[in-house]
Amino acid sequence: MSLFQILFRHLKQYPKEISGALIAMLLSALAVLYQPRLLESIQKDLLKGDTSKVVSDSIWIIGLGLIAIVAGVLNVYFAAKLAQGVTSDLREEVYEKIQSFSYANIDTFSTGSLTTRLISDMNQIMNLIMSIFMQLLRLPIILVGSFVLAIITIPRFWWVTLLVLVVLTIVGLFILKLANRQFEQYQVRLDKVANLAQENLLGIRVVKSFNQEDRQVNKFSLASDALNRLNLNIGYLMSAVIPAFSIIAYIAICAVTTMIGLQIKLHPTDIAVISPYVNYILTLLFVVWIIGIALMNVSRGKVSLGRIKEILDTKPSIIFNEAASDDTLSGDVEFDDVSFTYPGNTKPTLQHISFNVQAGEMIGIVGATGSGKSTLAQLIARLYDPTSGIIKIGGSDLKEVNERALRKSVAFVLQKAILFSGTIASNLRQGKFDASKAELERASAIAQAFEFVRNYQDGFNHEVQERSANFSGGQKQRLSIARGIISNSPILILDDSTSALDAESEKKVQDALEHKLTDTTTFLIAEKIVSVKNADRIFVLDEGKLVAQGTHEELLKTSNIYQEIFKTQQAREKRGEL
Ligand SMILES: Nc1ncnc2c1ncn2[C@@H]1O[C@H](COP(=O)(O)OP(=O)(O)OP(=O)(O)O)[C@@H](O)[C@H]1O
Repeated sequence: MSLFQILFRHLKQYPKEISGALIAMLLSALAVLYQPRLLESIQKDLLKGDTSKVVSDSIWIIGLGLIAIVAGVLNVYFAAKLAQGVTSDLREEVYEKIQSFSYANIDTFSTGSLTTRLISDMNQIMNLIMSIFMQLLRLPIILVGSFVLAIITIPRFWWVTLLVLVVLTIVGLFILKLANRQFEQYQVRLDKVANLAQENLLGIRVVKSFNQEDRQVNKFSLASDALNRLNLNIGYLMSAVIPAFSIIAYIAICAVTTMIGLQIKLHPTDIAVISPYVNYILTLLFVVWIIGIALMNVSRGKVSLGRIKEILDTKPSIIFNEAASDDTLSGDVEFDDVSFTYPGNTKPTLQHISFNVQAGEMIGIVGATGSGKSTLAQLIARLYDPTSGIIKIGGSDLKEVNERALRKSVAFVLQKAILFSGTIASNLRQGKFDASKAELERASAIAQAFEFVRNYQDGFNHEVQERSANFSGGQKQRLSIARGIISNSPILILDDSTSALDAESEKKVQDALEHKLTDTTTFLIAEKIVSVKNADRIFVLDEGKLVAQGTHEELLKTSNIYQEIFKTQQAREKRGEL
């Protein structure tokens, strides 16, 4: 898809706005161009002593001025409506596309870059559309019109008019080149200020707890001052443009006036053309400059459109088989010689993993940090595809299943508990959109969340603020476990999801999972062995390999690595470190 097609597909949805903007733009351009012609006619009539048309011509000049104003306002109205509509449609299209991305796609772009593209690049595209429909078609008409009319006004000095246009264009291009370089730097420095502000505000608790306010303020001030200096430089450059252009224009005007003065006896009516000529030359001056600014917007908009195109052209790295049935799969999970390497990494994170898990089993997964536990869990939910090997759920190869079937079958509670602004109920219902009150209560009881939810006067309707700032780490974890449980999926994965719970609550959650979700295949990933001691089987991962599996008792006898981890953890527990 070309850059033009990206815009055209959305632009064609707005025929009324496009025609409105174009007609208004044409009207305002013609009105502006025709005014000096009328002025010239009045002056010529006055010189001849003919006053019959002065009043009507004057009324026409004012009328054209009014038409230009109304057409200008209508042009802005239609262009703004068009630009906002198209940008908003495009933003939704891009947002929808991002939703179809796999984890691997998002890793490739980074979330920061996707956010900038959705906001800042979209603004540039909005400016581009505004520029096209307010300026780019109007300006060439005025440019050519004022140039031709200036020549028609005094044909024998055509070469002066041409010279003015050439010099203005050269000076304009030179200044634009300087400005473009500054604008590129401006965008980079603006990104830096925005990133610093975002990083600082998101990590405000860390900043405060480590008493880093002064350091952060200094860092921010440096970036902000640099942006300010560049802004001032751009300001100085821009403030020099109009005086520089004026000098060029006035040199030409003075030259023409002097030459007319010298030959006034030969051409007495030339006195009437001075004022329209001045008018056209000044119009030429402004038009050349505004064309420069519009072109700058176009080149910036083109860069942004390119960045949006990258998103739209990206194929989701995981494609589901939508033709397959969307019935819920059963809870059997099979890994057959599965290996996985993250995109961009050279070293594999998982190597030759094979296992069979029966529906209803509770599997604990332990291993040192970085051994690949979370990665293994993400493969079960098909957040990534394995580099080699086959993963089956309910007997079906994951590459052959329907996405809805998979999402219904696997509930994933992430390591980092994330809630969305809304209410507790709206968050839990992300797991099951039509969950009844009884289902909310059951899931939150299993996750040990019901106790604190019940204490709120508004219960499940209690507000979740932005970034769930009004909940503790443990409360957030309990609610996200409840969100995972509520869907009653045959497979439930808890990725270190009880780490912020006290030992007693953690035990209660595990007991409830064991006794109340007996039909559910549960994968419990944990740092501490005690957290998975009661699992039917425990998988031990070491540097991406499945080095042992069995019950707690079996592993204590058969696996050296397991014994080692267990002993180290017991010693740390005694020292109060765990
Ligand atoms: N998105 C990613 N891109 C590249 N490498 C990654 C990515 N996520 C994880 N890794 C790497 O893969 C390895 C395994 O990570 P993983 O999160 O699966 O380990 P883990 O056993 O769950 O660790 P922890 O117990 O600390 O959560 C690590 O070396 C990590 O750096």
